[in-house]
Amino acid sequence: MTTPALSINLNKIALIRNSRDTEYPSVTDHAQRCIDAGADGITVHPRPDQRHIRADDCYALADMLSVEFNIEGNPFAAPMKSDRKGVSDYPGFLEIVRRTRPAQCTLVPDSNAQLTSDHGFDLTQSGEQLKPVIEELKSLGCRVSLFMDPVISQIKLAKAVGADRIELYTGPYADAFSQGDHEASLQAFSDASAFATAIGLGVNAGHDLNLLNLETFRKALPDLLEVSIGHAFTVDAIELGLRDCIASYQRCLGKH
Ligand SMILES: CC(=O)[C@@H](O)[C@H](O)COP(=O)(O)O
Ligand SMILES: NCC(=O)COP(=O)(O)O
Repeated sequence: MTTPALSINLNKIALIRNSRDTEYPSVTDHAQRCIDAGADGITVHPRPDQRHIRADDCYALADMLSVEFNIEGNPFAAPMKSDRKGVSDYPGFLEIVRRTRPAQCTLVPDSNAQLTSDHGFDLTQSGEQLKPVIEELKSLGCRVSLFMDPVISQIKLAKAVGADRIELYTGPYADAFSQGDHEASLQAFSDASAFATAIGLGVNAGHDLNLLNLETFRKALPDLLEVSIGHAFTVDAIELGLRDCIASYQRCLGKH
């Protein structure tokens, strides 16, 4: 059984920062605090409207990070003008990646209007379009992960289009868990993870994972390599303090 890496998603720190025209709280300072407290990686998901993480945050993080940097987003999202004073335009996901060269790029099929991520790729539709993108990202030195639902036929296609890893979209598991009825959902994720691993894809997971549902998930997916967590983590850190919060999440992941 692997001990999955814990990558902390900083979207919600940027969201608080953006509620003022100041640089407080600083996303880079918070990243450093997370690293000092034991995070294994940092994740951001810049969206074209720059509602939370901005392109400039990605550049600043790339310059200072000493742990794995994971940038998530839709590679086909077009550049978007910023209507906020002092904030640079969104240059497009691939432009951000070309400039920052993160260790990992997680491609997500979100439209601009989405409130949050809510589904994985349908690679019967977008597989061919993704192939050259994946090739370019690999040539830049990035590991490429595709945001996927736990569907075996789709995971087969993720391998065929050249992905290194998949990130399983865990929203449905988190919903089922909160309703006390997660066995069937968990089995689907466990089967999907075993299949992906067997065909040579690494397995990451994320979305609405939290201190209640994480340990059960990790134990059912013995090959899980990484989780990225932001929304619940940010709230838990208010209650527990950052250090204890990281330690609590690491305990759920089997790290003592
Ligand atoms: C791909 C994914 O599941 C996460 O990046 C999550 O969607 C966080 O994004 P928001 O913080 O914009 O909800
Ligand atoms: N990839 C998932 C992620 O980065 C964080 O998702 P959430 O914990 O904010 O739901």
